[in-house]
Amino acid sequence: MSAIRFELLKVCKQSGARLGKLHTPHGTIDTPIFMPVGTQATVKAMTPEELKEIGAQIILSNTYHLYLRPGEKLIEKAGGLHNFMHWDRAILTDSGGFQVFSLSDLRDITEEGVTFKSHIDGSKHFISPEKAIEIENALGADIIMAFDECTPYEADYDYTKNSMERTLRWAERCLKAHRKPEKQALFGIVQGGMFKDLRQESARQTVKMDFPGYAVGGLSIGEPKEIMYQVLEWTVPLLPENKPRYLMGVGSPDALLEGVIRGIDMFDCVLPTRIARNGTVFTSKGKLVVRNAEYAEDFRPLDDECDCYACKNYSRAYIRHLFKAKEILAARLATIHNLRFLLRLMEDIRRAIMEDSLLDFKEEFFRKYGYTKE
Ligand SMILES: COC(=O)c1ccc(CCNc2nc3cc4nc(N)[nH]c(=O)c4cc3[nH]2)cc1
Ligand SMILES: [Zn+2]
Repeated sequence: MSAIRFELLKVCKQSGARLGKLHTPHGTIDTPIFMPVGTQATVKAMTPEELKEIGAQIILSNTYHLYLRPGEKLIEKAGGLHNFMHWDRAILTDSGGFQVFSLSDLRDITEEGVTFKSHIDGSKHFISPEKAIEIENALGADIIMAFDECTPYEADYDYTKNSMERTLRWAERCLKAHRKPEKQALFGIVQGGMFKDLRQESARQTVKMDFPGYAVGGLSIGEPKEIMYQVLEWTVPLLPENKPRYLMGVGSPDALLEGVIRGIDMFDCVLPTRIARNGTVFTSKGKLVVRNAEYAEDFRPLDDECDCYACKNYSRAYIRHLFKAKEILAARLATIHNLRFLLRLMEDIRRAIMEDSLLDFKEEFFRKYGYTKE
């Protein structure tokens, strides 16, 4: 009995896109879905009520960060991550594999696990696959990720092969260490770098371990988008049709559409929330840097097609003023808007799949957004 149940409702006739429902202990998720990132048990600048208001059904949090601060034991004492952060919908935690490599001064990686220095205070730590699962079990997320090595983009074939094979051995160890499979669904992560044979070997071996869902890792790490799409075309067809597929770290409008077309059901990325805090927002006609002078007297909403709180009540001129004045409300309004933009895009994508018109939707979206010239 798994913690989640994936209902495949429809496969698009025009592409490999799928419409689904992912049932979790904290509610049902309509797929394809975008997951806002709440690394330190908060989606920066958003309250849980505001996240519900814009339609968020699941958010992501990070094992690496919460282990370092405030510690998984404290969160366990609070009754788990849902109670601690006052979020009663679904949560997915990443295992720390990626964050250790991208954030800390990595000291060593061995068969046993990784030794690293905290990016917060330089203290020395060791995380093994077993330790990562123990932390994720304590946090209590509905979906937890296996502990893996996100192989660097520039790694050569031999390094990538060894890294991928170690990630497979770590996946077995995660399965053995997982204490609550009936409450928390453990997803396997496919690696293999940019090499077709390694990607397909990783997919086949990971699927043999029979996880309730599968992530495609080792992407969105600096490779050209065309290579990311190629890796998806090699890998996704080897994943079981009746299980969710999760592309880690992807969240730009074009990549979401291209990923859905290639059979991906779940996405996450810090992009929309991070660029919002720097004053860049998505609009149906492309990105807009609202702090630019050209918007000083522009009294239109950020995006006249958007239904979010920021677009219903404020102008570009006002939000630009807030950024120039370094007001906290600037980050809040831009974040509400960017997350609502992506969640609305996923709603439109789900509707297009339902109507077998996803490729037409993509062409129209890309034309308006400016991805394709007139
Ligand atoms: C303004 O935009 C930004 O700051 C920004 C930052 C990072 C990303 C990319 C994030 N990419 C990414 N996240 C990832 C997380 C992962 N986790 C695990 N366990 N294994 C992986 O193999 C893995 C790969 C990833 N690739 C995209 C955008
Ligand atoms: Zn808006």
